[in-house]
Amino acid sequence: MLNNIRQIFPRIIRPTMMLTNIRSSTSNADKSPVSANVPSGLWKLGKLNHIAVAVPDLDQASSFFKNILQAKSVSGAVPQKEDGVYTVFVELDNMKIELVHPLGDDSPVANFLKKNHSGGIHHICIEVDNLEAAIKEIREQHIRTLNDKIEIGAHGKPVMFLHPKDCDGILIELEQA
Ligand SMILES: C[C@@H](C(=O)O)C(=O)SCCNC(=O)CCNC(=O)[C@H](O)C(C)(C)COP(=O)(O)OP(=O)(O)OC[C@H]1O[C@@H](n2cnc3c(N)ncnc32)[C@H](O)[C@@H]1OP(=O)(O)O
Repeated sequence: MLNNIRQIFPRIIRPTMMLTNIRSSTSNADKSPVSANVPSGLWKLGKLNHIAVAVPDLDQASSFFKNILQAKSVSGAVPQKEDGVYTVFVELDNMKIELVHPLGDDSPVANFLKKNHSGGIHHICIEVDNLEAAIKEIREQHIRTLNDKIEIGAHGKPVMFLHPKDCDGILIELEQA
């Protein structure tokens, strides 16, 4: 008789314990730093605008996207003096790939290529609907921005870079949509 009760008991209590676990994990999730840091509604993250790839040879990289991957549109190289880079835009249906190559010795991309000789993904650019509000709130979360003031990026729009060491190893450019 007692053995029968022991065998039945776990089947009775397990669903209750599971419910308790779900409830407690839900309430823990509500208090997690992730949900606590959800933006308060003054700004919203938008589309991925471009992925920038640092390349040691712009002609070779342009030719790869044009002739091998057959991208519909590959621009010519444009010097972006203030950013210290040449850019080539590869247009895809939903976004751009931006090939970047150092312009000048103190280019931030030159430093990157010294460490990554074959090149590699340099940054991603995401649009926001209110860049000023985004930066204010992001700084309050102790994420470092890489300029004191908002600057104008390669598309003629206001941009701000966030430090890769504060963003899971990704250099993030936020661009006003
Ligand atoms: C046209 C325009 C546009 O799209 O609008 C552009 O493309 S402008 C594209 C060029 N402009 C920019 O990149 C502007 C923002 N970038 C910067 O301010 C700089 O490049 C930093 C990201 C702060 C890196 O500075 P710097 O090269 O002097 O320092 P560093 O080499 O000691 O790097 C410090 C640490 O960050 C890491 N690190 C450096 N660059 C990185 C990157 N692109 N992605 C991920 N991590 C990166 C390094 O490996 C190192 O980690 P360890 O300490 O673990 O080794």
